[in-house]
Amino acid sequence: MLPAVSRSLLSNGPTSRIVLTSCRHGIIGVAPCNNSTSFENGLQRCKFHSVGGKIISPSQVKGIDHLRDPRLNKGLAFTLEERQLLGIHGLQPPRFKTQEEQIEICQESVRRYNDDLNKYLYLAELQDRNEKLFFGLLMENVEELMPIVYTPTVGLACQKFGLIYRRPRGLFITINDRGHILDVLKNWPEESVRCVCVTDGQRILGLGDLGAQGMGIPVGKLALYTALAGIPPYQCLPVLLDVGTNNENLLEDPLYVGLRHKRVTGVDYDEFVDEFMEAVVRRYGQNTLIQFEDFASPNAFKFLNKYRNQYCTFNDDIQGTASVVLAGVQAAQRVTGKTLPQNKFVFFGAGAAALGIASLIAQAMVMEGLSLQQARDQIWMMDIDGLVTKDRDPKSLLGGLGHFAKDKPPLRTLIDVVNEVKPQVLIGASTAAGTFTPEVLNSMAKTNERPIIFALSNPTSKAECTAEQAFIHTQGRCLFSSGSPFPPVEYEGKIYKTGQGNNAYIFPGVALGILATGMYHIKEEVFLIAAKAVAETLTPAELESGTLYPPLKQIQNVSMHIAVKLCEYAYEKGLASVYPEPQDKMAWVKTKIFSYKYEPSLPDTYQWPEADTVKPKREIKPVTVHGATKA
Ligand SMILES: O=C([O-])CC(=O)C(=O)O
Ligand SMILES: [Mg+2]
Repeated sequence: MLPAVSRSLLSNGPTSRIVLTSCRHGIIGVAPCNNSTSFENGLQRCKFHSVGGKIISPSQVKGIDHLRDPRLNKGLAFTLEERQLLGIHGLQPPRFKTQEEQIEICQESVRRYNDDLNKYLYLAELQDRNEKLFFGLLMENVEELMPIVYTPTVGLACQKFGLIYRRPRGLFITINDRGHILDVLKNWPEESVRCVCVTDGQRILGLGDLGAQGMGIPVGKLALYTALAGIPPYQCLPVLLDVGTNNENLLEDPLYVGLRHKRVTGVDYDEFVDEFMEAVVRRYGQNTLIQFEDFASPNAFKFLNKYRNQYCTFNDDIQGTASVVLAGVQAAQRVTGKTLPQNKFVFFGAGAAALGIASLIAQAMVMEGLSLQQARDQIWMMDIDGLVTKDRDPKSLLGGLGHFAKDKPPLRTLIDVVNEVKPQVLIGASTAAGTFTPEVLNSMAKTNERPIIFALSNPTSKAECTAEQAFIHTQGRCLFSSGSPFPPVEYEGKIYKTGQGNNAYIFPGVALGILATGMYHIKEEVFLIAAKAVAETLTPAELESGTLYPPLKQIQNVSMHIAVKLCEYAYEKGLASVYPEPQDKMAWVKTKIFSYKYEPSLPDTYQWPEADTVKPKREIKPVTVHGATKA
């Protein structure tokens, strides 16, 4: 029979701890715990008893914590030996379940909810309870669950954030923390953060200013870092910079959880973000990756230009979205047979995403032989005031929009522009739902055998048209893709699958490649390489089914492929800081990957005592605990 071993941890005052180890043969060890780490605030914490990073010694954690801590918890997958040795025997029902069985139960549980927000809450609760099970479930069911933890449901979760907020999953740094942001960062319990995703909540998807409620976005993005690229969760830190909100409804909403004043802007705001960037590298190192997400366009461009050569940073909405659209366009070229410069592009919407896409496409055209001006001439931009033309006030043309301005009379409506330009590619990044009207789609179909349509605005409710509308009004001939997922469309007896032109195809793989090489800065080429990597993973059969992107169940392979391509690039260009150069890049990237599979909770070296070799009960000195004496 197995010895019923239990461990208990007794506190002997605020700064020292005693580990008392006992089994049915008596107490076999008492030791003061000296593994303390000094913290600047004067507190001391034992590093074995806090769970963080790669857990060095889970067997030293107090029994019940193996169930309470989401890093350690395996639920009913703890073996009998583990339950007994860890001191959790009896705390759970006696059945054992494998992780595979648990994943099946979770699938069934999540499917019981009809409401997507309830599914979101179930998954958030699972992540808080059992991290490996959460990621196992997500990684094995990307197609079904990505729309829950990410776009579009995450948008709803942000809107309802004040109602559904349960537990912290990221850092809130407010404008009031100016001067001591580093101290706030030090409160984050992880020492080995490698990636930060930060938002100030001003442009959450296409939903506008959600202030502090935007936290759902970096949380969702970083869940995909792990689920789609295997970046360990403890290396990821979501951050919300709270400088207030201009959303009147939120300012009056009693459930709002952020600072209740208008956004701080100008020098104060800029210095606040500067201090944040500086604090991140001081806390976590110079090549910590900082992903900017869902900032309002002017700030998105400003910070990208300001920080790109100073920090390891990129803007996902500008660069990630650009890369995924370029990938889709390159895939479409395989169908239309046209080279990139043979396409004319009309953009509906001229914010950060649209401008990022236009600039990257222009760059890709230059690589195919056009001059920069010739490339820009192929691209027509529209904003709320109509076609962007040269007679506009240059000060109103932010972020390089002026480069695409045309020497034409102003055209107000999209249908007029489409009729005039006769583009091969129509790209919506406007957050104006339904603006790709039947008339616009018909016009695209009239001048193109295979019109290419991107309805990129998120979430689904903001898409410029649905997949169904796109197929119906182009008689099933379009190559369609959207930022939020749409179900397959049946048109005249044929089923068309539509791809999700979402930056989720790009940012996880880019992040993995950056971590694997230790690049200090992220050049624009990274996004050209990532686009090519995505486009080339699409098989002819997938392309035939109507989609421009590999299926979501392949997305983890896509991320690996991007990371390997970035490794090749970084070493060839001398941008990597991790040496020696790994010869087998794929094998190297794989060493960075988090496994959601449970690991044994006991050290490999544990030896069961033979009955006749069990040590006799030792005499021990009494220990004082909270004034009482215990032996
Ligand atoms: O989050 C997404 O699904 C894509 C994105 O970056 C955005 O819409 O801002
Ligand atoms: Mg975004």
